[in-house]
Amino acid sequence: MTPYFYKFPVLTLDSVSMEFNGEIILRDISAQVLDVCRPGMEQGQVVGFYGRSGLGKSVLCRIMAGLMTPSRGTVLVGQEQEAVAPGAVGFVQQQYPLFNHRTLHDNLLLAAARKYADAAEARRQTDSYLERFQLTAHRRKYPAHLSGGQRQRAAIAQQLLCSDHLILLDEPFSGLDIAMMDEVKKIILEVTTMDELNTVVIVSHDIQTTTALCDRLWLLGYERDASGQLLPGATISPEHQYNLAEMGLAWHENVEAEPEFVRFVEHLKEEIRQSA
Ligand SMILES: Nc1ncnc2c1ncn2[C@@H]1O[C@H](COP(=O)(O)OP(=O)(O)OP(=O)(O)O)[C@@H](O)[C@H]1O
Repeated sequence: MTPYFYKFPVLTLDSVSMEFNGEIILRDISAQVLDVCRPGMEQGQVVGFYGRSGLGKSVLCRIMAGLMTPSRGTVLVGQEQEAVAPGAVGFVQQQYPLFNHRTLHDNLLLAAARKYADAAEARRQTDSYLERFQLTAHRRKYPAHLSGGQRQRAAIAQQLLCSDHLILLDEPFSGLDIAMMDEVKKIILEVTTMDELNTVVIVSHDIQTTTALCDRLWLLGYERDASGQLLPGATISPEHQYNLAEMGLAWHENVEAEPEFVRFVEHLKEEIRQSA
């Protein structure tokens, strides 16, 4: 196992709760993502939040992206640990927000121009990301003419071009076939190798794929009170925070086929069944 140590927090959820009209959706969620340092390697990390369908994952994503204010609690981002503001986190939503009347190239250039004041640099970065994500051949196409995988790659490139290091993916694997899934996994891993500070946060209900890619994993679920009654609002119990890097299960070639990984995913599924 590659040795590693943690340096500073890059994302902190501090007692985040969310209610809509008195209905508690999220309850007292705390989690902290630390920048991980592997000596001799320029590598960021992937962390995951798992939650069953309808449990509040998209709401949590919008809160982490600064697009929704929680009823209680705070989200802090970056090395400075500032309160999150819209645009501080690259957010790839389930409905990728590409502009349909602009070509793929122009969509990416628009994103780059938000981060790079120098127009020539914005163009250079756009071309570099098109190349890196194997989209150069499709640069003149409009979003409607791209395949699902190409749109996914474009949406990730777009968010990387305009944001700093932290990128949040809401259900990145839903509706993808096996080949496309492999492609998206490859891109996620590639993003983490671009810069040591790059952190990809996956929020998903695909437990197997999320676990295979992550260094850290948090399970969202419901807790019971002393009498066995389910408490309202999804939360993260202390026993549902996993350091996969420490367990030797951080992503490596064929991790999904290893008996320890298979046993661990079975354990997670059992935990999930019990917290619903
Ligand atoms: N603006 C809102 N007003 C009221 N209720 C809302 C609002 N947004 C979300 N909800 C409710 O919060 C709950 C969680 O919704 P959310 O979309 O976050 O679930 P999810 O876990 O992302 O589901 P899925 O995996 O099926 O996409 C749902 O019951 C939803 O109706």
